[in-house]
Amino acid sequence: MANETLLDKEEAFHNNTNITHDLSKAEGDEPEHAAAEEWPCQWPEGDRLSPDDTSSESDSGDEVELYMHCLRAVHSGAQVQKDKNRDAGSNVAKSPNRGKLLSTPMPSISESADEEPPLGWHQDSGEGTAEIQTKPAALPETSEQSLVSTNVARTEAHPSATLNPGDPLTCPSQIPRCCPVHRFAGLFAAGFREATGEGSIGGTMDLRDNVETGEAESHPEFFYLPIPDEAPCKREQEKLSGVVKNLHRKLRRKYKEVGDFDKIWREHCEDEQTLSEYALAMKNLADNHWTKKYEGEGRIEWCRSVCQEYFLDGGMKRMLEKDEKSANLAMGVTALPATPLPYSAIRSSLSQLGKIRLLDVGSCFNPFLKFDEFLTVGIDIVPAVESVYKCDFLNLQLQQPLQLAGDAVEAFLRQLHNPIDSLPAQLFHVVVFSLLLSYFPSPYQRWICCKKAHELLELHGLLLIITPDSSHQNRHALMMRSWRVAVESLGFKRYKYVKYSHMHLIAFRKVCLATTSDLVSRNYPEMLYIPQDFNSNEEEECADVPLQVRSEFEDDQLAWGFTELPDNDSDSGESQGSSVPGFHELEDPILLQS
Ligand SMILES: C[S@@+](CC[C@H](N)C(=O)[O-])C[C@H]1O[C@@H](n2cnc3c(N)ncnc32)[C@H](O)[C@@H]1O
Repeated sequence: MANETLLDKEEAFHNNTNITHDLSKAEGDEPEHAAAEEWPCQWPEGDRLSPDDTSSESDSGDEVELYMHCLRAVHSGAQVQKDKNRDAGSNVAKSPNRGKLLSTPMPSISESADEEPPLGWHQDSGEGTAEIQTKPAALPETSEQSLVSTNVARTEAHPSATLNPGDPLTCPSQIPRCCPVHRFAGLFAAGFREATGEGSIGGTMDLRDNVETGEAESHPEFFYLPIPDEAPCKREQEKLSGVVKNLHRKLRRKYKEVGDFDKIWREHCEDEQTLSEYALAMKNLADNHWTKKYEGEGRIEWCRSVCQEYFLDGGMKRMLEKDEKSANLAMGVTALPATPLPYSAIRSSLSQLGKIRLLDVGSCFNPFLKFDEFLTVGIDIVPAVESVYKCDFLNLQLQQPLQLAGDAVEAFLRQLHNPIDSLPAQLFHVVVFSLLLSYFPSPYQRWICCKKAHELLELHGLLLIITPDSSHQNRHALMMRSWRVAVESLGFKRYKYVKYSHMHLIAFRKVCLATTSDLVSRNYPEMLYIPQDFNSNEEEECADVPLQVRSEFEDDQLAWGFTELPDNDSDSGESQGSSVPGFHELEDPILLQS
């Protein structure tokens, strides 16, 4: 297929579309502040299952305040020794043997370094047991080698080149509860101790001993401080999220300044140091911060369940029957045709399916690899693990479809070579964009990705898009509508949509074999936009500064001020999407068409 550069295409796109930023106004009297990067640094926090969560910019100020208060108390009223022991106190307070304090000098962390981490380390036990990791080098057994850590070691490109040496890219080994054992602990633990003052604790005590002794009386200088022990971990998480967000911001800023996306992208892909840090941070977030506390809202699990339902539990069959019915109704035919449904034509190919062929774009750490039902091809510009292929999806070349039986296609996929520059069209049953599209600084690149996904999918295949957004589900209803219109215009139909507290998850099925890329001719520039597209550089700079945001109540008031548009054409009937449009939508011919 023709190999136009992105620049050529983008120019055509912009010439045709004459991008305006009016949509920033269309968000319904948004407060005058930058749309903060919708990056879920707070995802795993507590119970956030409510779709009505408006907490994108709340950052647990009370907790931080409490923590700072405690720190001030320590430094003003206590000796350094007390300071060193404050976590001991807080851990004791959580242990079954509350109230007991240590009586013996503590061995250093390094002294106990060859002990195994306690069983059940990964469990967040809430209260009761506060388990202490004593062996930072103890890593979870996974089949994956971390490419990033390998790269860092090989090139000695310590992330401190751009992160401060004390930056806690990983949990400090002493910080329990929310931090499971992790592979990069050794690399940064020292820096973290330096930054947080934890090092001295580690050097003088073994916190596990706290619960064994009962000599508080002999150490009258010890006292308890109610320091939330997740605070350091939270700080670390924010730090990691910061690495991710900063890269996105940098790309957006450059795009606004330079305009030439091809050039920016080339330079971006050559900046291996920054990209490795990003991949490391993403993997660390996923391994150590999101996985355990994120139950019920797992994006990967959602993708898996949608695929199972669609391919294995009759979802596709139902959709095709529904299509058939609608087509008949449209033609004025009331009875079902005697001819076999289209589904039966593809049933055989499904039963021979073997595995569901899944392309995970921007895979980073290959989260789908562990599921047996998938033959996963993970691709990324900077793989964080060895099993992910290096590939720039934006510049991936598409070839003619393979004319092979299912098992031969599987064989083909099993022997792909690194890096991947091209792939045959119609190769996959599923394409996943999990947190990918918001990486790009303009709707155009997002649209290119969706178009490529359409070409790479078999007919009736699924495109799964997950995009971060921590706000109330109605807040960006217009935005999601624009995404739907854009993606459907390529030859998809929405299959499922759900808003989790920190992201939108949408499944589209490919309903036309040909890719009908008429976005440009429709002269519709704002499709696939995200709120940050409209930030000025100055706004980007202060996007993390908490500013007054519209309350949920105000959101609702605003939403109800608008007339509802019906949103009843969802295939599955399971859409939880908003039917409350912003006023812009009421004026928008294309959105109205949809
Ligand atoms: C936010 S991470 C998402 C990682 C993972 N999918 C998840 O859900 O946690 C976005 C990933 O997309 C990758 N990426 C960005 N642009 C890409 C491109 N053009 N081709 C392939 N991967 C890309 C980045 O390197 C990064 O690993």
